[in-house]
Amino acid sequence: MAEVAAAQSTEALKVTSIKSLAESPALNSVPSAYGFTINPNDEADPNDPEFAIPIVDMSLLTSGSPEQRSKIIHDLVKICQEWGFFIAINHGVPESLMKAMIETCHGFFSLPDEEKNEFKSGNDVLEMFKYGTSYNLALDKFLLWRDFFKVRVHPEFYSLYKPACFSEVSMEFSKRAREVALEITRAISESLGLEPNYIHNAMNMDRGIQMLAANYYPPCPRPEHAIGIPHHTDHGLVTLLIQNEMKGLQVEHNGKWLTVDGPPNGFFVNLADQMQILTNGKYKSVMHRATVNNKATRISIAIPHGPSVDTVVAPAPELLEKEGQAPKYLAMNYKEYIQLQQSGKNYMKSTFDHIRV
Ligand SMILES: O=C(O)CCC(=O)C(=O)O
Ligand SMILES: [Fe+2]
Repeated sequence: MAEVAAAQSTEALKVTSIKSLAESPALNSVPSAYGFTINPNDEADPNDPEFAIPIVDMSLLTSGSPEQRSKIIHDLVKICQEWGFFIAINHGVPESLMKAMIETCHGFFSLPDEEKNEFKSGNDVLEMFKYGTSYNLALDKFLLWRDFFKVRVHPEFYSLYKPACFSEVSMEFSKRAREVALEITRAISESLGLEPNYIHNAMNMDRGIQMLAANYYPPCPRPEHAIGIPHHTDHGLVTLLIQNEMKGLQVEHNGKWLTVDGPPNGFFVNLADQMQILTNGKYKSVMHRATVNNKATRISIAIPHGPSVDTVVAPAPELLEKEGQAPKYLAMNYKEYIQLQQSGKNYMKSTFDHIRV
């Protein structure tokens, strides 16, 4: 019933973009198709030390003393086991480049709907680029308060052709963000007692998939009755994320939702499903979601990094041997895993359930 109601009101709304809906003068409530209720009792107290978000100083990994590097690698074990999330600071990507990337994405979302629609494409996640609203209008049971676009920037670099500066800014930003992500995968390999290039080689990251995925969340009149992106885990290895001055990302920690806040210009870093599989569940793919607010537009840019499409991912034999464990997950080709996750059946559910031994 709820589904039918949602479908009808979606039809009545003729959603082209959440941006134009949010800007329509008549909007004073949230259309029922967007119905989602946030439970304030599930939210974490950010002042409770239990919810102090781990910070990783990347400069100590790249140019610290050997002792400083090993201390960070040691800290990473606990961070990846207990949180699957941290904020990377002093990562070397210039603040001006991060700001320019956000501005350029803002420029794209500010184009008229007809121009943005030129970038609509099929539903294959490995499409060169894709623009849309919600998640997948054909499958959604309720709608999401966001517009988005995704561009594949590695192994081959693709770009939007509007706005004019997009290609130049996104190429430089993607390259610099990739360096940070690869440094993180080296440190994570070492934290597992493996050689630094272990993950890079085992996951064929030379041809690894990297996306640039921007989200646009306009102000919402009743933010507790809508959601930007509901709870999910990312399918790759590790995702970096930046945002404009508005908060909204929440990560699940100890059964509560914690709104991420931290030093400006840090990268928010979350571990994703292939990392959990590779480490046989030792490291955690963190559940997260994006909430909306009633004050100002939030823009976030996620940069997910994964294996190459044809990599078969399974728990690392070296780790199983070291820890004396049996594999907890079945081996699966990365592309098939993505297709399974995006098929709609698994939306907001854990794709792990399908591959747990
Ligand atoms: O906007 C955010 O903070 C979250 C975005 C996200 O989780 C995603 O794009 O997968
Ligand atoms: Fe995500």
